[in-house]
Amino acid sequence: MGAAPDVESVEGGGEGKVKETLVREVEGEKGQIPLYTLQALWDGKMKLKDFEVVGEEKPTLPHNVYEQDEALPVIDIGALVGMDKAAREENMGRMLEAAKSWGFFKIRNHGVSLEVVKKVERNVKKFFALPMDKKLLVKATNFAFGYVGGSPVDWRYKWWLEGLHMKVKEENIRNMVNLVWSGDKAFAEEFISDLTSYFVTMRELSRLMVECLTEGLGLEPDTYTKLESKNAICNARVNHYPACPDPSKVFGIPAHTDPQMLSVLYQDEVGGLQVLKDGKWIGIQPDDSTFVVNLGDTFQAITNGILHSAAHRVAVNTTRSRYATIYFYGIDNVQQLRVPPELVTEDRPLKYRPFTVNEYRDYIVNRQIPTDGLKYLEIDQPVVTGTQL
Ligand SMILES: O=C(O)CCC(=O)C(=O)O
Ligand SMILES: [Fe+2]
Repeated sequence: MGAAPDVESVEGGGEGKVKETLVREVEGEKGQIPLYTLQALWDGKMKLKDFEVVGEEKPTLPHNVYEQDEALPVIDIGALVGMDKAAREENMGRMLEAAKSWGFFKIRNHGVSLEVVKKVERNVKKFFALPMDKKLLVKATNFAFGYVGGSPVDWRYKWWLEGLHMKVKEENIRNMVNLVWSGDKAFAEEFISDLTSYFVTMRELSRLMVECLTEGLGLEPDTYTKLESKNAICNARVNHYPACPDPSKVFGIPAHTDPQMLSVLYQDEVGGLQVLKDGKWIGIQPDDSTFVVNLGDTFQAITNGILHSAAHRVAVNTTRSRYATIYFYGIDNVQQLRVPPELVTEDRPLKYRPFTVNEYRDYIVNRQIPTDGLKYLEIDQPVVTGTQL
């Protein structure tokens, strides 16, 4: 979901200061240690039963049942920057259609080699395989940047995952990795450099897709990307979903929408990611040659609901751990964002009020990442022009 509050706990100030801050945060300044679900399970403080989802919201689709009647559109991203005008138009058109109807699509021909993707994944696996005391060196307080061993235990839904939330800034990644691998500087350096360059590429791909989608809506391509700034919450998350004894009652991550503009995801071959399309859950087939892309709530809101931020979730399984690496592309989080007047018409009155990403993110984290977070931004009486904004 990538909705971590913006804390500076793992940034800047040199290793000594960072360590001191982190240790203080892990121990809790007021003696409060945030407890996360999987960590609590491993500590014997929670049981499998506590994770069970009952009633209508139970998992309905096994992790390895994929797109059957309808396949997720696959976009040739290379064509968007290629010289072949017809291919560009065709792929732009299909991407826009997918962004409106599914809120999800896959991209191929993206220029990132499988070798690079798999190397990042291997290193991520090494992180999750570390003893808990090492991972806790970068533990996130309040669902903030750092290691999270699940969802906070007092949330209604108990997530069966552990994750590492990262702010995509080299010094942030550097501080975290150096703390965890203080005894292996060579590995730490390699990990930092692989991860940093991977995320730089993800950011470029994201920007390209956002600009093409914006152009497809008839706006200047940089209408939204020019709102990238140092306050942008471009961040990333790597998730590990351990095998689970009862996947029929437990979710890796329950249904939610992502708050940012756009997410780019690589999932390993295990399967489990499912998207809600026209009221039906559809499993997304893992596929090494593509990334999965989905639009977030910010993009839906600032396109007046033309583009769609789809609910998605992850199913777990009894035998295999699953890993996913996700980059969240965001724009400025302190500026007021508004729907451009060109997207407001008589047929499509203004639906969302001006908002800041920070305000929205705080709201949804406080609501435990719901699927209907965007209702918070809806205006009571849709209006026909954007002039009152
Ligand atoms: O692990 C996945 O495939 C999806 C995770 C996800 O939706 C998220 O972290 O926001
Ligand atoms: Fe998500």
